[in-house]
Amino acid sequence: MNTPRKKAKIHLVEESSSGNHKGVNPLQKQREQLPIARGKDALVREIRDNDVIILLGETGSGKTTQVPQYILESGMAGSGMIAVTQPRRVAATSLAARVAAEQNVSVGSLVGYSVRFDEACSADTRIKYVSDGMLVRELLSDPLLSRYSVIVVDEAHERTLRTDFLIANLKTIQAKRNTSNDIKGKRPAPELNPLKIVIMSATLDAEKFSRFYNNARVLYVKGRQHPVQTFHTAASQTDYVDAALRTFFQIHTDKPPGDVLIFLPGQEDIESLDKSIKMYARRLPEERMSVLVCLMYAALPPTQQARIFSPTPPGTRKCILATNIAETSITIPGIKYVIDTGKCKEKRYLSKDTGGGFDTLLTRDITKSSAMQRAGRAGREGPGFCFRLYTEDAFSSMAASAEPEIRRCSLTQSLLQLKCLGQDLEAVDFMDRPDVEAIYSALKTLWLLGALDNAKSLTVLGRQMASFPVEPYLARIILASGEHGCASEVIDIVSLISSSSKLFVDISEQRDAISDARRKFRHPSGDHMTMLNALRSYQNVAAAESKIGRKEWCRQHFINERTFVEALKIRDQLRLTCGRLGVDWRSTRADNEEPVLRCFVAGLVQQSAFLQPDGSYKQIIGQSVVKIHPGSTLCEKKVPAIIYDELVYTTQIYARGVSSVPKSFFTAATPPSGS
Ligand SMILES: Nc1ncnc2c1ncn2[C@@H]1O[C@H](COP(=O)(O)OP(=O)(O)OP(=O)(O)O)[C@@H](O)[C@H]1O
Repeated sequence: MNTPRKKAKIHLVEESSSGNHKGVNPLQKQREQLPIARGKDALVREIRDNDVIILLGETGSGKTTQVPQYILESGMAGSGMIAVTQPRRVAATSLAARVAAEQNVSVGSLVGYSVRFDEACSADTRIKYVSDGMLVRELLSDPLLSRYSVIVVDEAHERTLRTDFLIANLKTIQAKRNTSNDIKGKRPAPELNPLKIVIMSATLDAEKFSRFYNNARVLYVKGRQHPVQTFHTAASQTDYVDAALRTFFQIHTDKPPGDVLIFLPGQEDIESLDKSIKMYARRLPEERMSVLVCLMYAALPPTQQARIFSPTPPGTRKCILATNIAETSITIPGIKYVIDTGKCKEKRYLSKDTGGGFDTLLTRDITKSSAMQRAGRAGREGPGFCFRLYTEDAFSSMAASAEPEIRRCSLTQSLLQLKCLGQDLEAVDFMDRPDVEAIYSALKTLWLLGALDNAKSLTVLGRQMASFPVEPYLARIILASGEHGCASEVIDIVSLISSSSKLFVDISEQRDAISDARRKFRHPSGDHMTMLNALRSYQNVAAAESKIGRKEWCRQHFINERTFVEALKIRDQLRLTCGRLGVDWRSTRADNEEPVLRCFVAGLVQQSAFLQPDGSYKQIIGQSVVKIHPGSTLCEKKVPAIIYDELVYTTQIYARGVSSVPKSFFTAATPPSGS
């Protein structure tokens, strides 16, 4: 694999000959064989001597697992913690497990992790793998991140909104912490100990990052442990799912044992390929290895995702079907072959000019950087192979890297967080500046939610909204429930909406059967109260019956049990935040949906539409004409006004998670200015 060597200042780290095997942990030997281990001493010296280091190293060279351990072992972190940020939670949790094993400790002691709704840390934790979003949340309570001596921003090339947010804030924090230290000229107070920043990736525009951090030092770690042989198709493939199917069975029949990882753009393609592989695998002769298919996409709950890491049973070839969630950072044991369809889904804010005003997920070609990361998932335990289902020419004409999220996603949550830090989006020194229209749209949303007043200043309500680990509009709904005395019901529904998978299974060919099965908890007002009724019924079944009974009940009602399980965990977190803010989460209006729907209107004021004379629904704020999704309980109904959780764009714009509300509710939902 060729890692781009740009004109940036590249200093090869020197080889060291250390060969001490520590203890009896067999992983120590593996650590010492990684390419990065050869430059360990030089690397440690560079990090010690510089405030900021940009570190480029090929996939699998050992950056993510080793650099934090080198820093810890060198003692340069002092008594502070080392944070290692990851754009994805699965990477943070699996890396913590690996590094804890390398250190011979259990996860949550010396090595821990922190991701949304899940944490394994203690007073002993010194290396913390953390999702970028969680570190942003920590900023709100500790604006100088004083608990950390070193912050390693990993996979910085992904340029997620949160990573960019951190990169900008770290620059200011470092200036404050390190300068005030110089001025004092004495040992800094613990909360002002100097901060070191390490930015890492295999595929990074090092020059750009270096410039942003005042010409920071760039280091390059040479080599990867095992080679990956890459193949391209001779001609372009129109049906990438079919091409992936054929390639998988070619590997399965012709190639030696080894698991296969297939990259696809999204859940639908994954489910379709899952069915096809299973169908063809059943027809294979008995003497051939059996096939075990595992799925991996963001909407799967974390426990399901973790299954990809379990050992493959003997005589079996594991085939993992994944979105780009498995593209960076992670090592999946056993993977020898990667099949790359060359496609991904990209979140993009559809501007109001194009009839949007919301985020959409569109399928598109990947970038060179993604292609290299995908290939890098093979060859981690031995030589690997990558089969690209696109031509070499197609690879050459791919963009080098994706457009940063800050240029293409909604900025509402980030703007609220910045306001809490006393900063303005317009004034922050970002690597790439956000669009003026996106800033305006975020300001407007926050004003409508009552988080900002007419002078664009943060309100008390806005600060409270930022305390919740959910999107601002959901936080607004919860806070409204305090006033309406129905927090118990509202928190239950918000927890279900915040789960990573949808509660109601929607199979278009079985919609009549589904509708019959759910009749008993369908609520006339729509999907929000129907979800609540389903949760109540489930809890009754759970209280009365065994686990098998619960599972069967969910199957009969076309319900994802894992959504309930995850929602109940989320509920605990939301109740905790309510408790801290003095919102009585026990308050209940069990027999009356009106207050509950009023709360939803307070948060969904921009996600609402009125019925038009021609039978369509037009957004109250915004220009789009929306249709109620066929999976909604209100699909067949015409009601004067609707609120909805989200818009999905397929052949047309559909509203999902819909409830009917009286029009009069909207006049009462205007934002409180200056509160
Ligand atoms: N969970 C694991 N199981 C087995 N081996 C592992 C595991 N995690 C890491 N390794 C080994 O450590 C090597 C280095 O992994 P590491 O994640 O540190 O590399 P990296 O340079 O950060 O790669 P990337 O840029 O792809 O994130 C892997 O190639 C693999 O050999």
